[in-house]
Amino acid sequence: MEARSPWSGLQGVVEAELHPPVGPVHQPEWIVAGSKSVTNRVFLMAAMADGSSVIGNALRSDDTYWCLDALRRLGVKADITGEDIRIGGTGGAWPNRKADLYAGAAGTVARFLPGLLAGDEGGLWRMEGSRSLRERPIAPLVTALSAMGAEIRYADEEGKLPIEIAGKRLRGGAVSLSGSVSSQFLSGVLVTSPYAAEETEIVVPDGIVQHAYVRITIELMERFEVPVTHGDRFDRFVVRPRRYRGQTLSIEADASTACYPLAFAALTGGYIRIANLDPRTRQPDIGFAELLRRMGCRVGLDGGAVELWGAPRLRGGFEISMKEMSDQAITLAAIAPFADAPITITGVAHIRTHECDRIAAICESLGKLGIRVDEREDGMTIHPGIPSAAVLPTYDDHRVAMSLALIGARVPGIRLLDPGCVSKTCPTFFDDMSRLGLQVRLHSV
Ligand SMILES: O=C(O)C1=C[C@@H](OP(=O)(O)O)[C@@H](O)[C@H](O)C1
Ligand SMILES: C=C(OP(=O)(O)O)C(=O)O
Repeated sequence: MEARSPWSGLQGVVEAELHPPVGPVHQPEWIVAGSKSVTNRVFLMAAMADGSSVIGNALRSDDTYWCLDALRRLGVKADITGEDIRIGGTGGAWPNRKADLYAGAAGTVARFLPGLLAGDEGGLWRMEGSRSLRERPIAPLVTALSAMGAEIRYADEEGKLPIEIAGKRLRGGAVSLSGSVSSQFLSGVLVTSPYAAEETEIVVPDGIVQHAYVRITIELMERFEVPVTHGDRFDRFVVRPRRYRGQTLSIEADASTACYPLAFAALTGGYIRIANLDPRTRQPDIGFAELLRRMGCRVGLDGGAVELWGAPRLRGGFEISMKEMSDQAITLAAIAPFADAPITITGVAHIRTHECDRIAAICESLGKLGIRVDEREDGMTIHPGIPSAAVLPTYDDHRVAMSLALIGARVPGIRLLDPGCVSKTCPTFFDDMSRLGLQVRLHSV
């Protein structure tokens, strides 16, 4: 609740009651909003840049609201005119030298912004987050930034937000950083590195949970005219001193959000075309379309769009590591009961430190629906079954809510508590799903 913003919807709604569509879904054209991950990276690089940026198709959700809010508190000019957002670059010197910042529940703000503050000599900032964000780890980032010369103090609990940052020109130099808990720590060090006094060499000794997000960081840095050198194995990165330059660009569609309508069509045996999602996107969750193909759906990935024809019965009987597209691990878990054989998900221990402990949350929820699930440290096995109606908490986690809503495509009477948490990345989720045919009844206090 603390992380809801003026861009969230469903104020006062305590429950969403869901019933299956009357017939199969036939949605010839579906447009998905801009990517959260790209929007927040672009906002931050634009704010650091020399010169202004004009950004089209930016996502408007809680995560991106709190990113812009933090930038405005830092004195950045961000004007919204129609579809575009114009951000005045600061050249890396924040106009407000002292400020209290709030990241909402956004990992992309909490992990990317601290480095950009830490390097600005003489500033004094405090960053706080929502209750769920305060539970999430931040120590690997703080340790790496400290190795570059940053002065960051935990204001409350060691390793967690809130933090206090005393700006000091960062040295750069050699930094070693773990990528096994979150790729965002590495992205957070990369984005700040060009503003260090010397070259920064970042070594990741233990692998990165979701490589693709680091690639997105690097490609956007390059779009803002800062080159990054790295090896094929993504274990060493070198960034030379340089400054971002303002750009005019349009944010690509959010592949993670697109997975819910795709899964919905898969479950209802319908057809959907996500008209603005380019299958060549770097976002890892595009891989979910391939996964649905493996489960028996027909998938088209041509012509700059993603098409899907649902299967009469989804195929299970496989084990899959969801490490590289772990935001969709619980989407897969939610549709897995409708497959013809068990599905085993591995490689996602790190999602226990996302917006909630997602493995525990989905296992508990499926259990309440009467589905047999074997929980393991790094994943779970979901057995086929017919879920029964139930009242389900959503753990203040947008993806738990959106994944569980999919079960409503097949089971009458699923009741989701606090459905408004979807606004972290997709405030229009329930309107969108009802346009697909899901029957949604919203209940207020
Ligand atoms: O960098 C990013 O934009 C993201 C990285 C991933 O986080 P982790 O690397 O922490 O798993 C992903 O789950 C999150 O939704 C967005
Ligand atoms: C893990 C997620 O978000 P965040 O950017 O807060 O890490 C997510 O969107 O699933």
